[in-house]
Amino acid sequence: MTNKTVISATDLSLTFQTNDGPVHALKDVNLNVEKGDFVSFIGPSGCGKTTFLRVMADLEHPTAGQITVNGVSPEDARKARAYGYVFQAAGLYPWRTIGGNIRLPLEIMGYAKSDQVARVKAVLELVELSGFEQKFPWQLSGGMQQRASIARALAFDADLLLMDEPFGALDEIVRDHLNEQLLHLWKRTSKTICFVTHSIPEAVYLSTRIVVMSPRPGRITDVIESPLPRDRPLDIRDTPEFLEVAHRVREGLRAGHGDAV
Ligand SMILES: Nc1ncnc2c1ncn2[C@@H]1O[C@H](COP(=O)(O)OP(=O)(O)OP(=O)(O)O)[C@@H](O)[C@H]1O
Repeated sequence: MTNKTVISATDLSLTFQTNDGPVHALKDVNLNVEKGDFVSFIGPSGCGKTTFLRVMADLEHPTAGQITVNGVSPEDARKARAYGYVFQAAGLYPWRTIGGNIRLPLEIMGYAKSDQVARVKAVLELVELSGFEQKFPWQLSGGMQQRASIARALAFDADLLLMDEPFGALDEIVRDHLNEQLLHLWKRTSKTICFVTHSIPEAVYLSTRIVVMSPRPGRITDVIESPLPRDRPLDIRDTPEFLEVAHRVREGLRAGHGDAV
């Protein structure tokens, strides 16, 4: 672990006790995420991706092993507002405007009114939603709502973004566009991003590292360092280098799961 390590998990395990017996959602997971990394977690349903993200966010508690976030416990990191969390569904309050939704965590955290106004404006610019502040969520497309939820997670300057399949429900064209925008945002802000996805192309396009997981019990089976440059136009996906990484991810998924994904 270095002073640039944002997430450090050592022999991390989490077993849920259910009526049907124990479920080993995570087993002996070891991983370091460094500052500025874009790490994707990919694996079949039930392999513990969401659980791992929720442990980082202090929404679940490990049953064995250790994890630190910015060098402290997930609880202390949560209290220090070290991360923004983007869920699969945008989860905007329908009775609040887009600006009102983004402002909500700032209001709760007690930011000064003028600071709230400035921050909402800045993050709306970042996700290219300037001019939509006064609209209500239902007046925006699904992709725009998801961008608004990313803006909400960015509003309070957390250096770490935890994103759980944020674009899973969107069509491919919109998803491509949001992937491109997210990469721009990541480069501009130098944030550390942990990103859950089911999509091999999405993982390879976005990530500096791809963590392949397998279920029963949830384990890390491969960590792939991407050789791709950080500047990535969408058509990089047609290059042999890209296809090579995608192939390796697919092989990793097959090896961990025993059949094709
Ligand atoms: N609160 C809970 N109580 C009991 N079991 C749970 C709970 N949360 C998750 N699990 C189980 O833990 C395992 C890992 O779940 P998790 O949601 O982390 O998987 P995932 O890889 O994110 O799946 P998906 O890709 O379908 O979202 C699954 O078998 C799931 O049923």
